[in-house]
Amino acid sequence: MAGGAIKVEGGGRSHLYTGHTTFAVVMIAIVAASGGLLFGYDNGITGGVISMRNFAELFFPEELAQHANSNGYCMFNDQILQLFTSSLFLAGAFAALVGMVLCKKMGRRFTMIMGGLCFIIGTILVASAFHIAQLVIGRLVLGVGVGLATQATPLYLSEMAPYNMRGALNILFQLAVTIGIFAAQLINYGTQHIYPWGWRLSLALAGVPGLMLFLGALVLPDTPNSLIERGKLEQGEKVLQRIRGVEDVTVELEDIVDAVNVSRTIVNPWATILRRRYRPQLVISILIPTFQQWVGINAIIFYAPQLFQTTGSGANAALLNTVIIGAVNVACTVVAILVVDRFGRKFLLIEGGIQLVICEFIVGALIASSLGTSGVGTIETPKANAMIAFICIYIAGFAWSWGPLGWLVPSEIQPLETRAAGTGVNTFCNLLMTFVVGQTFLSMLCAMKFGVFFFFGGIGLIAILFAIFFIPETKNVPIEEIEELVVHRHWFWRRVVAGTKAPVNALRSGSSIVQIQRDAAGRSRLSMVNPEQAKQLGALDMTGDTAAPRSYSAMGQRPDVEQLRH
Ligand SMILES: OC[C@H]1O[C@](O)(CO)[C@@H](O)[C@@H]1O
Repeated sequence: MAGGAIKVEGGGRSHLYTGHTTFAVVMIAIVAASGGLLFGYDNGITGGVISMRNFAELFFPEELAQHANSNGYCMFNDQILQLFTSSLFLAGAFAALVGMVLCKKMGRRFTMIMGGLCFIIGTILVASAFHIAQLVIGRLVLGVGVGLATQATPLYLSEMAPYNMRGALNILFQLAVTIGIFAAQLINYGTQHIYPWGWRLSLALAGVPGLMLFLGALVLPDTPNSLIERGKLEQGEKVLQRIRGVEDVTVELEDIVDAVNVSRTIVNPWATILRRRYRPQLVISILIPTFQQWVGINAIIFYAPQLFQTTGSGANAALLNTVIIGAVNVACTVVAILVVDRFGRKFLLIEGGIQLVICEFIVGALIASSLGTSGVGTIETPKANAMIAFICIYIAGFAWSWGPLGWLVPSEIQPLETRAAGTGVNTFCNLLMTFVVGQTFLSMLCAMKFGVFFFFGGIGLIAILFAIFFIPETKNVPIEEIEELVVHRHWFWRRVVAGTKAPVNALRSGSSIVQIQRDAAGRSRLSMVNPEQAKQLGALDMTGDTAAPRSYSAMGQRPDVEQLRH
């Protein structure tokens, strides 16, 4: 999930913000959540569709013939079949990077409209396909929609919602993803018997949230932050008044203007995150999504029907089992929302990780004891039931740990200057790794047999160690103090960043340059410097557009920035 732009998190003044949760905000949340629903729907729909006979007859007749002759492990080993699922994520990874730029330059609303449009076009392409090429092109277009929506909708939500709802919204996005997966699994269960176009209906129904996102974004306003960022102060103020339901929104408006000014000083966020000073943020933003995917979650979410057929279930039972898994996924994501601030991120990542690993080893052993290395035979009913139970426990562990925290932790640990790039790296890695797992799992199952579960379990063990030793606890730490905690107190990261310069940044305000410095508590302070001093201080590249936004002087307040809150 995104969260790429700079946001003022209230920085101590948030209690002064006026207004309440208005009907407009509720409507906005529903529409924006359809971005998450769509992401989930597209994740959850393909496994069931592939398992529908009429779909396979049309697109994979040879694989179907080979399927009947091969051993259980290799029934679905086909690159094109996997490409149907995974191509979406490859396009999505790169579209997320484009989405970052679009969100900033054209606005969150525009990016959501484009995302919705891609969903509609992609849905029409896949649902009307008669050739595999059209199917894959359709999935690529859907992927662009996913990339744009995963960047824009969480950002849109967090900027529109009252400040005290912002943390919860991060996990609500993941909840929307799991609801989308569950809806897809239920729909596949219903459409499997509609011959010969049940699969088309499954794929076409993604058009419903796609249309919701598209039409919703057309009628909704852009966020105040985005409007002000693009110089439309008055419009931004009006939107803020409307969504907060009060006339006087001065304090929040000032904070947004400050945040916009700060975001303009960070002219090269990618170069910033590559500095040694930000190595912890960079490494965590790469490794958390990598582990989130390589514990094998999407091997189950994408291919559960194939997995259950491999172990001897009929197609109908396989889809029913898949629905059960989807329900557990939704329910346990709700658990995460309830406990994340009580138990903390680290505890959940470790506990959830242990649960994942144990279940994967048990599932691997159960399959080994029935199918051995030959892949021939079926799993007896008690063992099959045990396998479903352990897959459900695995899903539960993921859903209250690495699932939602895989988005939350990388976004929480970013200081202001790496927030846009850090969350972009996280989304990119997540979608890229989803692509790799989606493209390889069925081949790995064929090559490694039951061992593939031991392989995922092994990666899970490394993920647990990483959580224990390298992930700092961010529970209840105000956002502006997290960097201090991550960088300066952590036993390992403090050595990595030792000797690096305190982050200095520069802001041009009219003709003067303002230096941004951190105090020991990690808070930012501003003072005036000349360009030469700024250079000596190691100020970031200031060749970009650092002019003060028109809106700033239009405010007629604070001729200079006295203190920066974030
Ligand atoms: O709930 C499972 C889903 O969650 C994700 O990891 C995203 O956070 C997806 O890749 C997966 O399909």
